[in-house]
Amino acid sequence: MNIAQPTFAVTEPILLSATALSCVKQDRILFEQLSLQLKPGELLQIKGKNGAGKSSLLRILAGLARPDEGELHYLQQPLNHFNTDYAANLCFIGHQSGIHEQLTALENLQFWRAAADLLPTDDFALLANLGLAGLEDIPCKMLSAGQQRRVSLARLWTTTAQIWILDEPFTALDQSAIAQLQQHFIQHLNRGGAIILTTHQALTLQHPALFALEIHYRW
Ligand SMILES: Nc1ncnc2c1ncn2[C@@H]1O[C@H](COP(=O)(O)OP(=O)(O)OP(=O)(O)O)[C@@H](O)[C@H]1O
Repeated sequence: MNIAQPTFAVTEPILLSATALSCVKQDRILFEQLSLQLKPGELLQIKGKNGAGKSSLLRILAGLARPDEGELHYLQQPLNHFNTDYAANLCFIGHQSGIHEQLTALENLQFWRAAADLLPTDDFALLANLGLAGLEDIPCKMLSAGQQRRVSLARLWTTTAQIWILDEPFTALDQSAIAQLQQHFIQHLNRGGAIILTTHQALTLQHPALFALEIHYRW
């Protein structure tokens, strides 16, 4: 797949930092005093058991939820309010696939392109590369779970965002799609991109800047 992907400036040493975050849900402290940093070229895997608070943390890091305590900074600027620069440089794909099931795969791509700064691509070629040849024009509700996930992840081949925050991106994918996605992660990291993700599967990609942070389940 030949899409001219952006190369990111790596002059800023720290893209995103979180300091002393805490999150409480249903009177349970999911985490507290949690701090992290994300630099260009790094992949940070958030680990933890079911219910530990991984998705809650990702939503906070993506600016979709507020921490109960703590601070976030993007390029050393506090993220107290909605920040258009951060939003433009972020691709968040949540646990749900985020696709419109009534729309076709092509229409979903067109919708995302209208809503965000996506690279111009040959969408037929992109979808074919993701194993969706012949399925471009049918409503996504007719696709399998793995095919829907592939449509959702197509954004990662067209986004110009440097920071990717991905909640369980491998869910429902078969082994070849997982390998393809991990290869794409490596290319993104090598261009100066950065990734935070959760997965219950072992990451098999080889890269020198892989880090992990575990949230320990608390009662
Ligand atoms: N909006 C909400 N309101 C109330 N409780 C919530 C809300 N969202 C999450 N929780 C609770 O917070 C806890 C952590 O949920 P979260 O989805 O962050 O866990 P997780 O580590 O991502 O789990 P999993 O591995 O199963 O996806 C759970 O006990 C959940 O019930």
